[in-house]
Amino acid sequence: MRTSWADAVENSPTGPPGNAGIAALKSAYVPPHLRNRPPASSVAAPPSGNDGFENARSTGGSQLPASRPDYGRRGYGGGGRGGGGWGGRDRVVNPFGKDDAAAADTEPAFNEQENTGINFDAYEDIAVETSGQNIPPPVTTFAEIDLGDALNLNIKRCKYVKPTPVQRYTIPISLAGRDLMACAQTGSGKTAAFCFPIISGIMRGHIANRPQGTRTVFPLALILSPTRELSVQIHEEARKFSYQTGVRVVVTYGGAPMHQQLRELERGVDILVATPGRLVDLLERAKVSLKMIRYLALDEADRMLDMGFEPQIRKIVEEADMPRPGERQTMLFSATFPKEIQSFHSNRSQVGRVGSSTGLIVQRVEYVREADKRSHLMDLLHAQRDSGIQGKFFKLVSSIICLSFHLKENLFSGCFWQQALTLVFVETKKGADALEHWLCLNEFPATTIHGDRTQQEREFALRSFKSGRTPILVATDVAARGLDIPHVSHVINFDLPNDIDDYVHRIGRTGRAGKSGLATAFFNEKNMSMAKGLGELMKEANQEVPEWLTRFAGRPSYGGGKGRHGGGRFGGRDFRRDSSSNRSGSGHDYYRGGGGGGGYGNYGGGMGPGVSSAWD
Ligand SMILES: Nc1ncnc2c1ncn2[C@@H]1O[C@H](COP(=O)(O)OP(=O)(O)OP(=O)(O)O)[C@@H](O)[C@H]1O
Repeated sequence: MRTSWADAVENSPTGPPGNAGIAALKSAYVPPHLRNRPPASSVAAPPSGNDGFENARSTGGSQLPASRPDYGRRGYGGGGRGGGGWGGRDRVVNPFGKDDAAAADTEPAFNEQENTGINFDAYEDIAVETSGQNIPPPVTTFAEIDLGDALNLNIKRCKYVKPTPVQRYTIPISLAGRDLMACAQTGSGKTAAFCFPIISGIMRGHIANRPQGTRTVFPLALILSPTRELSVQIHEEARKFSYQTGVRVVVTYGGAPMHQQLRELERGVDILVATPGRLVDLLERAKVSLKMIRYLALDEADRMLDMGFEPQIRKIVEEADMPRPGERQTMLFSATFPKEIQSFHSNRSQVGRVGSSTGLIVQRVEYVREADKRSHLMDLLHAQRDSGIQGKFFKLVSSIICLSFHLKENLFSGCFWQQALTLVFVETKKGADALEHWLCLNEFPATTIHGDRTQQEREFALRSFKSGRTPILVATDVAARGLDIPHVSHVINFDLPNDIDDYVHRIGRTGRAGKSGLATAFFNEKNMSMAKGLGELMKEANQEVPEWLTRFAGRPSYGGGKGRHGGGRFGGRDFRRDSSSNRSGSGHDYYRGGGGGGGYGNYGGGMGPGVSSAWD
């Protein structure tokens, strides 16, 4: 339903709001308590498959150019694999802009390409540790890895010049068929790190024919993620990486109509991206079988393995028909791994360690009483506006590219500047609605994302935020993990979380892919349990720790740090190595890779409950 302020903006012919636009639209604002009424006009539900997303984009007001179908040329039409989306019966939509795809065909080798903006220097000094037996060595370029021509071409189309550290280390490990637990900082390219080996493996693998003549589908790879939006994002990324490889990716998640997702599945699926709840539903209806799974990837693995998701993950991994560990490859990825998970996997896994790039995120913590939070936020936003961090627009591309786009596509004039975005985290869904309302009343265009909004509303809000039409997003933890939203320049923890790991993920929505960002936290007595963890984290990241925070942290009753994992750390300090002297370098991130094993029995043991109510 398009009922929020953001929705009104999106429907406005005036485009991105300046203050005048805001005034004109103010009357259209519908306060949260009046939402959930039947919509004036129905909006097409978001479809789940490859083509469907293109349609959704063109009807849903996305800023992306509506690319036209480009029927797969390579990798299709051969048939032969049976049962899972092979055989040329699928129409493949080009997930890249037409120009990108065409350009890539004539582009030079990786090392001759221009760097497209990621600050790789930020990663150069990172110390890396790995452990385990016979770990395949890391690579320094994509050209060194034999991922296959079609995938290599897509990597170029994505303008990835060289692998990020997590990719350098984990891709060779995964390609060697090893199980892996990888911990790397937010925004460092983990999605590609697990997608590339899966796509490459399916492209090249000798996979037994899948059962025919049944309406059950048999994916070869399963990627699980904790939120719908993250699943959608992974699907979009995986679609780009698998374009014209013959590998078909489908997403399924709750809150969207089942029948559309089923239709997509029935058209064939090699890689299934899913949220656990919807997948369990599909398994129970026998629409999906996991019998042929060769790759299992858990994004935000620590979240997926905590108490909140444990019953569903157990059903999927242990109780369904998925091959046992050793017969499938398991990959766990996150920016944080609490020590319970580290110790559970300690026998089988290797750990790599990569230094933190949180230096890219300037962290500030300010003492703000509950009653003063709104006015303090207002001060920050006004200061931002005055200093031009928000309110001005950031240029997206070089003027030369701008010019060529202008020549080709007048439609895009005005889209070359992207407003800097601010993400404000609050504790509760009600709090999110209230703050959004208040911000809008104060002429700061805002929208919300939280678990009480319909899926359509959530997706709409996210699009509106991403496009810069609504440059402030008030969110609960549902937006804390994984979302890769370009141009988020400021993350404000209006309410701090109760868990330092959640803080790490939240601030990781800025400062991504080598870019810099700012994170501000409002701290008061309510957050005492975070004092120690926050201080330590900031110190680790070479941030200035206020004296008063150190004093709070020093108080014995508050110093423990309340966390659902009992002390999980950013970058996953290698818990197993705490007692050894084998740590080198000053990095803060770790990888874990390992051969064989990877079983899930008892994985949840020892973790506290503490699942935020804000989650799905
Ligand atoms: N090799 C690369 N070169 C350039 N950009 C890259 C490369 N790999 C990934 N990226 C870009 O970096 C950004 C962050 O990647 P991604 O979302 O996978 O991070 P992440 O590590 O999964 O973050 P999080 O921990 O928040 O989930 C994306 O925009 C992605 O396209």
